Amino acid sequence: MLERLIHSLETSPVMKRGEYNYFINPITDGVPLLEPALLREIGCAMVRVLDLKDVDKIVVCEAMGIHIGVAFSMMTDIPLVVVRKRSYDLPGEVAVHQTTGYSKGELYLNGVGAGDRVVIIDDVCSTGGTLRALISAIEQVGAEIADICVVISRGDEDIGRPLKTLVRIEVSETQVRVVDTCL
Ligand SMILES: O=P(O)(O)OC[C@H]1O[C@H](OP(=O)(O)OP(=O)(O)O)[C@H](O)[C@@H]1O
Ligand code: HPA
Repeated sequence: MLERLIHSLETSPVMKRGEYNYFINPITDGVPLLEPALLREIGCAMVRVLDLKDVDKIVVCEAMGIHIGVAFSMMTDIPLVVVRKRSYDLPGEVAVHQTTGYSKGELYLNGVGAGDRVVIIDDVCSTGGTLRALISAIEQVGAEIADICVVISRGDEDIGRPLKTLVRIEVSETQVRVVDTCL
């Protein structure tokens, strides 16, 4: 399992974004091309790894959590909430600050409320800034987080909660190395 993901990572180009070594991969960028079989492989792995007991919503972040969330939602029949990078000014919307290794911005959560039990999924965790922001927003509305899973982890993130990861990688200036897998 995860052979397609591992191959895609080991052949990912790396570019500089400031000082940050940014790998370019179909799952994290949609570039150059996202194969359905790769998306299916990831969806199946997440179904095996995540605790879905009594979960009523999947939470992902715009943009590169969306395709993973859609695949996962269609496989599990659990509804999907997309945390957006622009405000809708709806009643109950929660805004949180997001800082990543190369950017800063605001995230806006709608559609999750007190009593909901959710899982968070995302493409990659690097500094953990995005996951920390998502956790904060979900806690502010009084929902419960059942589990968190990312496809790829790089770095020594601390998000203050257990984090499940399909594949752990190291990124140098020129290449990606897969150092661990969960399955
Ligand atoms: O652990 P972190 O340092 O927070 O990095 C991980 C986040 O960075 C990327 O999102 P980004 O905000 O760049 O937007 P994108 O999904 O639109 O590419 C990625 O999709 C993760 O959500
Ligand atoms: O190196 C990266 N590549 C793609 N997406 C990312 N999100 C955080 N870091 C990265």
